[in-house]
Amino acid sequence: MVSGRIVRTSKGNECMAELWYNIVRTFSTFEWKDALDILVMAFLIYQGIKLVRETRAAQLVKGIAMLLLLYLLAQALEMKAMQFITKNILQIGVLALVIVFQPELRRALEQVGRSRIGKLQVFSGGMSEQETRAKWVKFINALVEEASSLSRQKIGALVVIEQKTKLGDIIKTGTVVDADPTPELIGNIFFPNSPLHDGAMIVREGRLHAAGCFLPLSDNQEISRELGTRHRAALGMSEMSDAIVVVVSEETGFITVCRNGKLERGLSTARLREYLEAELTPEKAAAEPSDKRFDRKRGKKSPEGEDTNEV
Ligand SMILES: Nc1ncnc2c1ncn2[C@@H]1O[C@H](COP(=O)(O)OP(=O)(O)OP(=O)(O)O)[C@@H](O)[C@H]1O
Repeated sequence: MVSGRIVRTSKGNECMAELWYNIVRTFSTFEWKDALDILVMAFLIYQGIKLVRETRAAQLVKGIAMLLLLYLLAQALEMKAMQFITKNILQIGVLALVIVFQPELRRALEQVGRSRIGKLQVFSGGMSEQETRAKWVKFINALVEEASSLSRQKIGALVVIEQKTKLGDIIKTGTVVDADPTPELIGNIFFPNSPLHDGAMIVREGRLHAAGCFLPLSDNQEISRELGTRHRAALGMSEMSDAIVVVVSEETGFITVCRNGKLERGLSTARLREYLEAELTPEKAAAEPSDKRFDRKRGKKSPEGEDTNEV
């Protein structure tokens, strides 16, 4: 009895010694690269969890975690059939995950592309900053003038302003016009029964690049029921990319702006101008007094005293 206890105690001491030995050995060979490795992994896991939590993938991840638990349990209890089934489901599951969550993965990769790396000149074309700004100023003037006219006449319009996410797939669904922006041309395109009035206009680098394009519809259940497919398409486009989408309602004449899956309704033309200048020519907007600029996040009153409604 006594000798048995002694054997167990000495075994326990051996284990502790081995554990200490391993800890000391690990830390004695620990380099800055290992710290970097841990930091990068922690960041990636954190981003992964954040991404999953904000999407419909959350439920699926819970399902996979349960399967994994079942697999580990089957392994511990040496249940051969259960091990075989759970292992195979998990292997196929990874492939299924990539297919089912292709839009989410694509969006995540696009977000990476929109970061600082994506801003490199190699990827963003060769135009000088001044040229770019001049093009955008011309476009803003044309769009604001025509949006005001379309709004008064209650003629529907849907304008997608391409940003860093390239919209080649969407452009393919319409007709390339690649024209200088003028109020007359914008009005002509959206004039009822004109050949290109149905669908969206795509603006690329300040030019009217394409018209009659088909946009993906949003499946957001929370947006107001009074909004039809034009607004749903605008919202869908802003969920799928970083584009700014401007809508003029045929029914009410209201001007709406969509960005990042958010919709702001009832913009005055002055506010539309401020919005576009702040987004497309930020240097110009920054030079203006701050009280004149439109605080989009808090929906401050415009100089005319109108409110915006965020949906
Ligand atoms: N997926 C889409 N892509 C591009 N344009 C679309 C799409 N769906 C609808 N549209 C445009 O919206 C028009 C129909 O608008 P509808 O009246 O259903 O929407 P709405 O949001 O109520 O807009 P409005 O307030 O202008 O009436 C179509 O004629 C077409 O031009």
